Amino acid sequence: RSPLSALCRQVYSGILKLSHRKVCVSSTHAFVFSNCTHGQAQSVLLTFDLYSTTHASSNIGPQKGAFLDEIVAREAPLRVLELGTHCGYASVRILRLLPPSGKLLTVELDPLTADRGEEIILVAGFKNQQFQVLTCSSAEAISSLRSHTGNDGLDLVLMDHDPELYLQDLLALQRGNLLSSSCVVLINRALTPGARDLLEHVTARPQSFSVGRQLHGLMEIRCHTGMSPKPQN
Ligand SMILES: C[S@@+](CC[C@H](N)C(=O)[O-])C[C@H]1O[C@@H](n2cnc3c(N)ncnc32)[C@H](O)[C@@H]1O
Repeated sequence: RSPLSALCRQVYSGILKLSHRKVCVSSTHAFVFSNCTHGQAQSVLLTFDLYSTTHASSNIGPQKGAFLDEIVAREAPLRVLELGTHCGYASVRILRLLPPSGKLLTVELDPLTADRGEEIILVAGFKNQQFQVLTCSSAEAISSLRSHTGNDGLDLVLMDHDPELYLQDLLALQRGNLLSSSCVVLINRALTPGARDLLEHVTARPQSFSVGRQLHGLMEIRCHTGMSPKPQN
């Protein structure tokens, strides 16, 4: 493809994005639902990515998605919490890389969005034993989390809801003793002013947290304050 045609495509896609500025859950859902191959997680993700070339989108997208994939593959987490399901893009990315006994709990405040997100996760081929969508605020979900996880701590948390709530939700997870030893917390939009409290909190406590890599505002933080490891048989 010539540089001129690549430039034209970029300008065209920019104009389309501007004309569809508002993120629309229903239209994202309808596009993915009718254009992907049902039962194939990879096709669902590619269809989301295709949609976001011409429309505004709230999901983490393919670049940060690949960073998330790397962390999920490396950690092989058994219990994952996502705060902010939206249409299910990151949920599908996570679920396709979980170990067979892994489970994702994903939390969405808005009931319509939660329904749409859940439908997309099912369309991608995942079963209700592998995930649960909790339709409530992050604070409510954290306060009832023990009833979903039992004694298992969370191995990975993706915070992608409201940066202003990241610190209070992290503290609530710690108070509830809900994090496994060496849990990884990924925060999206880490460089926005809303996330500043959380960053100040973790960087001031190097004995409790290690700040890892960051890509386009998706930042990895390892918490050393979780439950002690289970005894090995
Ligand atoms: C940026 S989108 C999440 C994108 C999703 N993680 C992905 O990459 O596919 C943020 C979502 O968080 C939800 N949200 C905002 N505040 C919330 C809260 N306090 N508790 C739970 N969900 C919340 C919004 O309704 C929205 O759907």
